[in-house]
Amino acid sequence: MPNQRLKSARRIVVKVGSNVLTAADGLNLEAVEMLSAQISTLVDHGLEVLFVSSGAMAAGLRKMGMQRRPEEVPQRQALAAMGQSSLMKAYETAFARHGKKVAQILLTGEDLNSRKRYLNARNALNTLLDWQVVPIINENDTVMVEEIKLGDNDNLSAMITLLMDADFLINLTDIDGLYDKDPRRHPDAALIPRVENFKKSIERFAGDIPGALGRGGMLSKIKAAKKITAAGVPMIIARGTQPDILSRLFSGECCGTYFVPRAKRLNSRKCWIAYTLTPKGTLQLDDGAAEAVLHHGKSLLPSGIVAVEGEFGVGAPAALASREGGTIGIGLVNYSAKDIRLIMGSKSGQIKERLGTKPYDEVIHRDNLVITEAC
Ligand SMILES: Nc1ncnc2c1ncn2[C@@H]1O[C@H](COP(=O)(O)OP(=O)(O)O)[C@@H](O)[C@H]1O
Ligand SMILES: N[C@@H](CCC(=O)OP(=O)(O)O)C(=O)O
Repeated sequence: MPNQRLKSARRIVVKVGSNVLTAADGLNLEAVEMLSAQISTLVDHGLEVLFVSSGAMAAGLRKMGMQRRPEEVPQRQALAAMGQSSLMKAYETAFARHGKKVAQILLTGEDLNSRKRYLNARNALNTLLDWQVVPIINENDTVMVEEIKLGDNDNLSAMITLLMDADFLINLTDIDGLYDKDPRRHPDAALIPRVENFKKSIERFAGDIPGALGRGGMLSKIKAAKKITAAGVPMIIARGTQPDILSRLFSGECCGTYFVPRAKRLNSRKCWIAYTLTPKGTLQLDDGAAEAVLHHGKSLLPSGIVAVEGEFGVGAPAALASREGGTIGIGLVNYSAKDIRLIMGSKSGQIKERLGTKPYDEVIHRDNLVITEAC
């Protein structure tokens, strides 16, 4: 039961989307008040809460008197920069009423891809939690260009959950949860209360078009749930505009869609490899190698590799693909793409012959390899 998991949680992530935070005439201060009060109550009960809040662009739009999100990226960035300060000011005031201090954390994909910056962010966040300060996290929209963007705050909240070893992710949006089809287009859509044994087919339920101010839509929430549950952490999608939604979730009174986690929890380094890093290329495996890594927990040896796609250096993340073409995992390589092409198909004993040196037997050691096929 989700409320049992919530009751035993020590640290949680709460994400709130733009739609919840937007009123016709600007930032929805009532929602800001409501969320700040509810999160403060949880902190007073001894829970550590990391808060991922959208709403910067929405707040900026209203400040400029614009009706809809502009298409041009620099304009969006400018709006987010304007709105982020209003958003933080509103939270600071609202949390202060409950005796809580807040901190602003703005992150990019690059920050989480670099192990060093990732660990720096974790240390800072842990310190804030020790001090009982509420970290309010958003994507750093001002520098958001394709190569470094996280995509949306659904994804960011999933990454924060894994980065911080949180026990639960609550995703608050403007709808009761996941429906079996897009309720905006299908009035007969039915709410799905529980998703167990995550299947890719549930992605078909979701429209990928977000609300007027959101970025990811329901599809990005499902993708976040997939990452989280594969790493062994539960997630709930619920309507953030309901009064007392957080305490109602904790008491089991409601509601939303509960994504049941896989039984085994991945350690945080493996989560980082699997769900934070972006693969720089792909290693195509033969059937024997796919079987060995998938079902027997083995390292990947050069003999089982039949093709290499992409160019990457030593230590880079590479996806593993089976003969059927599907991605089955991801790992950090001990050899560059160029060297793997020279040694693929050969026995470990032949590596020195081919490269003149043999620092490792394995192309990817099992400690640096995560199977994602089941997700
Ligand atoms: N299958 C579905 N179930 C629920 N909502 C859906 C579905 N498909 C599309 N949606 C839409 O997704 C919206 C929520 O996504 P989004 O606008 O990105 O919210 P947020 O701003 O909270 O992140 C809902 O308002 C809903 O209209
Ligand atoms: N960083 C953006 C939010 C982007 C985003 O993911 O929005 P949403 O889909 O509403 O959670 C902002 O603060 O406006």
